[in-house]
Amino acid sequence: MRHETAPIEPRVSSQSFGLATLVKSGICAAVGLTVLLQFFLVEHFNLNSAETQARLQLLQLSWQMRDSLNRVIARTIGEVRLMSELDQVRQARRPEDVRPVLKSLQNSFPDYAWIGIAGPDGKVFAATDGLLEQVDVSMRPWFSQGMKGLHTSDYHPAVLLGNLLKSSSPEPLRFVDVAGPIKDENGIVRGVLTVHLSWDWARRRARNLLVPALREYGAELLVVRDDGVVVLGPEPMLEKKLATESLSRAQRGETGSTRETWPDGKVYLTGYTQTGLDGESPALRWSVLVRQPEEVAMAGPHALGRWMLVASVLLGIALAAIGALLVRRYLTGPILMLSGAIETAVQDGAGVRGKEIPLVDGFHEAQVLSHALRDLVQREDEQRRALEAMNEQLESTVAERTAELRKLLMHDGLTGLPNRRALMQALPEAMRRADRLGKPCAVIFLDMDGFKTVNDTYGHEEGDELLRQFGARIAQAVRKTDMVARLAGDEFVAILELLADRADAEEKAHRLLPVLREPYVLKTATVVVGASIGVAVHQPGNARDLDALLSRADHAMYAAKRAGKNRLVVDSA
Ligand SMILES: Nc1nc2c(ncn2[C@@H]2O[C@H](COP(=O)(O)OP(=O)(O)OP(=O)(O)O)[C@@H](O)[C@H]2O)c(=O)[nH]1
Repeated sequence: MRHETAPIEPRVSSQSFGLATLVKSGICAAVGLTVLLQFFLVEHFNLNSAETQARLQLLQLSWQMRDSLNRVIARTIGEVRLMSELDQVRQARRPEDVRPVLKSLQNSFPDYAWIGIAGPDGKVFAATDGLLEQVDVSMRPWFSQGMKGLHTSDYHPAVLLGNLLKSSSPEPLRFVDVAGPIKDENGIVRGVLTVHLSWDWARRRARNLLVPALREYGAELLVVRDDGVVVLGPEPMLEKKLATESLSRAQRGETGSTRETWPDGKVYLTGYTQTGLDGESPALRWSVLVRQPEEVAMAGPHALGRWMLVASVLLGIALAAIGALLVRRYLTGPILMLSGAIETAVQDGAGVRGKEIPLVDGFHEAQVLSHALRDLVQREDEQRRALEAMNEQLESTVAERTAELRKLLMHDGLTGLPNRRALMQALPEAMRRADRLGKPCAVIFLDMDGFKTVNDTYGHEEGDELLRQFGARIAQAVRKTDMVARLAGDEFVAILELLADRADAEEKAHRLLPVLREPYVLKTATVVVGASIGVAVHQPGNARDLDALLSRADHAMYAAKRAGKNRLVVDSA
């Protein structure tokens, strides 16, 4: 039996999330959160540490520059003090007595641009290379202050020496002067010894400190005079006033580093410190600032952060893709294969057989699911087969019962012979066969003679037995293919077929008379009865009138009765 199966209706919304999508989203979300967290942590610590590192480096540079400045000034002060106490200087009567000493000092430090001795009258007595000798310097601060004691003149342009000295660098001549009094043995001031220190040494030192790598990364070194004027630094700022927070701090004697916006509007990391704090007297107070644009100083860490972000995003995408592949391979793939196999089998309409459920090799749970599903479907398959077998059994039982019922309906219950209904079905077929084969058929109408007497004498049971034996004798006396039916009571009809002619019908009917006349052995008695027989013949080609044929046989039988019973009358039609 074939089960028609309705097509599977979609049971889930097309908008519902697939497992793979869910897992992909989960991985992306997890990776995204990790990336963000990592990004913020790295940015925070990386930038903080990088900034600290950069500021420390700038501060160290400012210290190095400060120490250099301090060292040179201290050395110059020391040498002025030493020279002014030399007998050769104190007791010199002629310039040439002292020039070699001055020259020797200049040779020890080439940045001593000019060394001179001025007399108490304010005129240069002796000087290196004889420059400015006899020139009145009484108005120069180094002279007036030097007469009083050790003095340092801060950064200033060359006034008298500008045209006399040749600078080895393209930068303008700038000096720092150190001067001290020359006293005789009585302590009376006999003149002033001065050293004009070329600013080139500071410029050179700054260049040496700012190695090319640092300059490339925008680091700049500034030395600012106590009045806020930049005496060393980038060209545009040179000899201009500066005002920054770092400068204010340095001028207050603080040292450290800061991040601040400079007058050019840019943000710089700045290391700051001040010279002249180490007790040397008279000290020059210079603020040393080393700055670096914040965007340059932090470019590396920012780039690292960006690369980490890009790398993390790429890693996230790769992880999500790998996750999706694994999910498809080991999770959704097997599940889709299972559901696809079931839907295909169901849509085929033949039901799902256990063998049609594939055993998937995905993750453990999917394998367990496929095994369980196969077992389930196999059991369902077996149950359906059992149900189909039961159905077939039931149908055959019903068919048997129906056949039996039809046989209730078509047979006489007492004799087992076909009944009137069966006769009325069989007779038209016999008439058609007669027409088709060209052989006449006949209806033999038999009515028992004297049956009532048997009934009345021996009872109905014996009457029934007589009816059974009477019917059986008629059936045995005709061909097996000829039909014998009981109409009602003691009336029987036989249909004789394939007759040669009317005479053949009469002859065959006639043979019944002696057969039926034989004694019948009942339970309690043996009786003899006869039969009145009426014969009607259907000739091939005649009208097939069923009722008329039966009626003619019936009339013939009655005619036989009237004629004295136990005889045969053939209808003449
Ligand atoms: N035992 C028995 N009797 C039946 C049955 N059907 C009808 N009869 C009886 O059969 C009898 C038929 O009556 P008739 O044919 O007139 O009686 P008969 O003695 O044969 O009369 P004739 O045909 O003139 O010879 C009646 O007494 C019915 O009661 C049956 O199935 N069993």
